Amino acid sequence: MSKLERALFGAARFQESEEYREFQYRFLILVMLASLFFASLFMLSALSGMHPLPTGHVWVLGGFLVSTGGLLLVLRGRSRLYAEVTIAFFTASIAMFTSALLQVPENELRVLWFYTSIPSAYILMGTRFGLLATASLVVGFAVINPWLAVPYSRHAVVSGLVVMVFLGFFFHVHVDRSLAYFQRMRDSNERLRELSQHDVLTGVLNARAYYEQADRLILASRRVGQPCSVLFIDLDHFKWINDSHGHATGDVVLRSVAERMLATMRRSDLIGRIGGEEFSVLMPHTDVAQALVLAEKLRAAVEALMPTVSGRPLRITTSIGVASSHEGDAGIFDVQQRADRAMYQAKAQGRNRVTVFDALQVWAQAPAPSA
Ligand SMILES: Nc1nc2c(ncn2[C@@H]2O[C@H](COP(=O)(O)OP(=O)(O)OP(=O)(O)O)[C@@H](O)[C@H]2O)c(=O)[nH]1
Repeated sequence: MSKLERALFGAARFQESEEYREFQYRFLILVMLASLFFASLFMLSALSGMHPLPTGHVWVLGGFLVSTGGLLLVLRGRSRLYAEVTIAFFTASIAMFTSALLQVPENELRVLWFYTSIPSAYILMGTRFGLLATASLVVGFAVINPWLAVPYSRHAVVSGLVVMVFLGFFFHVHVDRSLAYFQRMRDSNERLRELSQHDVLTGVLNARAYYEQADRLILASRRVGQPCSVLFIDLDHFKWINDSHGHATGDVVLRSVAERMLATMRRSDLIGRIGGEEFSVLMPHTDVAQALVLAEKLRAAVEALMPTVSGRPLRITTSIGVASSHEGDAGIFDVQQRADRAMYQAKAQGRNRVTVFDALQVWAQAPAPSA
């Protein structure tokens, strides 16, 4: 955001999916600034005697300047008050236009101010509010005209009302289409984002999305002094399943294993497919003892799956390595590396089991530091 943008629009933040709302927010600020500018010019020229106005209307102009300035200050940076501010600004504008209609009869074209409200109502608040505003202006103008000091002729009123209806119709169609287009764009962006983050075969997170989200969760847990645990899950003898039953069966097995694991874990846990038959699970706020319990639950759930393959139940087993986060970990890769080593220990010890990363054992295997 440039300095000028920050000065104009404050520090309001919008999500990518709120692009249209951001446009409305900025448009409202610009309309308010333009209104303040022109109302100030009218006020200055009235006060300096260049363009005298009735005192009653000068007071209304002053009220409009103060209320619009106040609303602008309220809105900048507080985008959540957008609807309230828009309605208040709209009401202040209509009050000022009505005052001009009633108190400044020498300006025959003052009725044009009402026409500016129709596009604003549609653009700032959408089609329902636009329709309501157009209908109110049409009825309001027809009702108020006979009460004016110098009423508009019947021809002028009919032309004025027809133009209001046309203006409302054009903006209704345009804003309705634009909003539908934005909605479609938002939905398709959402779908693309989903596709780019998920593994096509199993539907769980793909490796990139998993590592990104896991890193964020690990950092968040560290900030509140909580441990995280990671399970490295590898299907046993998966090559044999592919070789004996075909790749398509292997795919079905991978899908049902992922589905079963998802159904077994907590919703706050994260699962990703990080390799062909490898999954990683991140459990926030979970120490190693709690992680062991879930790992054992997952191992047993997959073993109990027993999908029917070629008319027979097929036993699928997994080897799971467990590790917890440490103070010095830079992110998910450090924890996962330890879980990976634990998983290899599970494989070495006969598969279909859960093994916790044992630092002492790993140190024992490492070459002794030279004296
Ligand atoms: N059907 C299917 N197979 C896959 C997919 N991705 C990887 N694989 C297969 O997974 C198998 C992994 O085999 P290995 O790494 O030898 O491991 P394993 O046979 O499970 O043996 P252990 O891990 O030692 O128990 C390979 O045959 C890969 O072709 C996939 O998306 N679908």
